[in-house]
Amino acid sequence: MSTRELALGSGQNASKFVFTDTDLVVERAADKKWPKVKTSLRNVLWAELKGDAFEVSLLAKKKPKLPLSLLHVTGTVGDADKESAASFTEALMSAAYAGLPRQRRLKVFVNPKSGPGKAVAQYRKKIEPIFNAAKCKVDVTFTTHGKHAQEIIEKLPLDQFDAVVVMSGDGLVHEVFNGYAKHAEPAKAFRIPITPIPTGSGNGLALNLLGLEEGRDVAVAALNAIKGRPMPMDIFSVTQDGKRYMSFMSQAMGLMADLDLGTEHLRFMGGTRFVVGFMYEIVKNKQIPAKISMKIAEQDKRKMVEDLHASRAQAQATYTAAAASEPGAATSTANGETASGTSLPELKHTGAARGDSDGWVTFDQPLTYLYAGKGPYVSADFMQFPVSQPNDGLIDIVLQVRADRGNMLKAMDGAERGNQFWMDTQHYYKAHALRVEPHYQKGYLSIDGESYPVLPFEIEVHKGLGSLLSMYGCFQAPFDLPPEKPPAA
Ligand SMILES: Nc1ncnc2c1ncn2[C@@H]1O[C@H](COP(=O)(O)OP(=O)(O)OP(=O)(O)O)[C@@H](O)[C@H]1O
Repeated sequence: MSTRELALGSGQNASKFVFTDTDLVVERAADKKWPKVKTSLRNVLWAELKGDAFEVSLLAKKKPKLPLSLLHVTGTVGDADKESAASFTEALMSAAYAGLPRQRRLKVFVNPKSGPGKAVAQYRKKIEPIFNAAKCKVDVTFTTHGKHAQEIIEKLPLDQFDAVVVMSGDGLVHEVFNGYAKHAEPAKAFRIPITPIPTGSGNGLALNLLGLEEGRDVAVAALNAIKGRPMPMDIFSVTQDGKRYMSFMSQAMGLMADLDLGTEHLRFMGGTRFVVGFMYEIVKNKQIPAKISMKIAEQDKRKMVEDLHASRAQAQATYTAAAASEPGAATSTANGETASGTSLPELKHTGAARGDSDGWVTFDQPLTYLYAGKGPYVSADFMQFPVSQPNDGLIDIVLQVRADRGNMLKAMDGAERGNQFWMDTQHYYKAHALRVEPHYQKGYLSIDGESYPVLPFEIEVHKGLGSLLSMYGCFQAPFDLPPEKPPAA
């Protein structure tokens, strides 16, 4: 491991900066409150020499459980130290941005109405200073109405931005992907990575990208906008009533849709509303009659877990290699689908291509719920798709048939770790495409948390069509084979 050190000043004016391959340590005699700061190199936003001052902007945690805070530390550079300080600055910046471009150009959307309504204040107080410290070029829009972000994205000058930052819940991300689909150059638009800063109530995407521990820390999400690498992600085409939409996360009917969209009035509770809603729906124990057809790729649960581990190992290796390569080098060798210059990828299994009957299986038992999607966490309390992979070209489908109330409640114990996956009453498939014919009208169909009419719809997966920013190359949701005895249901 290599170490570089810069010692400046003396006495009360003394400061010492040391960095290794992984961390930066700053010692400042004069700062009685935080005299020694240790942080990961990833958290270094900028370092520069300004006249006789050496300045570093970084994110660090004063205590392990606290969120990241932004810190600017300065050392005084005497004439004798100028040369060593200049070379230290350059080396620190190269290590902090290994394989990454600097000063990203970000299109930022902030939804003032998302979640508990604190997004604007949080943006001004926490996020803007972090983007400024990293010298990003930011173009911010505070959305004033539904579909505002989509309208802007549809006409976005694509060459002017490196990423789109969405400070809201998952609904606004849905808008941005649908804006890409309507852009005059969808192929180019979909290549611009999206990255969330979580201020909604569910924030599934941020949890999936950053993990349960850091997925609610807006400073970590801002760091991901600065330091994440593009990670291809599958996108779904949803066809309903002759119209085609894009979905990046989930489609839900029955209990799970009712508890997402039927608990809007409990928004003030934050994520807890999903738990309260779940309890309420369990007591009702309603069934939804529907015919589900799937073009299945995998239905062996153990095999899904093994495939997940193999793909994560591969992603980690790719990301480690990317850190040693040129800024902006590709982080995936996956052969994704792309939209051609002016149109979306064609549908191969649904819509007009519906004649394809190869590998389709029909399921028509009454369901407590259907939940299909991508990304393990749908909220912090619930890992619905523990074996989901960002770019396997497949949609994970959960068909929950009636289980007794006791077992459904038991399933919620450990739902944040995905325990319900092993229940026999929870049928779990990976598929290329999905067709749903609901035989009822009253209720909800939730697509990425947004309400759609309860009418027949079809889903088809486009492998790697979209792109997200990630600091890891895979979803952050630990999941393993079951303990000796899986919970019965
Ligand atoms: N200024 C605004 N006023 C009203 N609605 C808005 C405004 N800006 C955006 N919206 C709409 O708010 C909706 C909700 O956004 P989003 O899902 O991102 O947040 P949320 O509902 O608070 O979070 P979650 O989905 O995690 O519960 C989106 O459909 C978006 O179109």
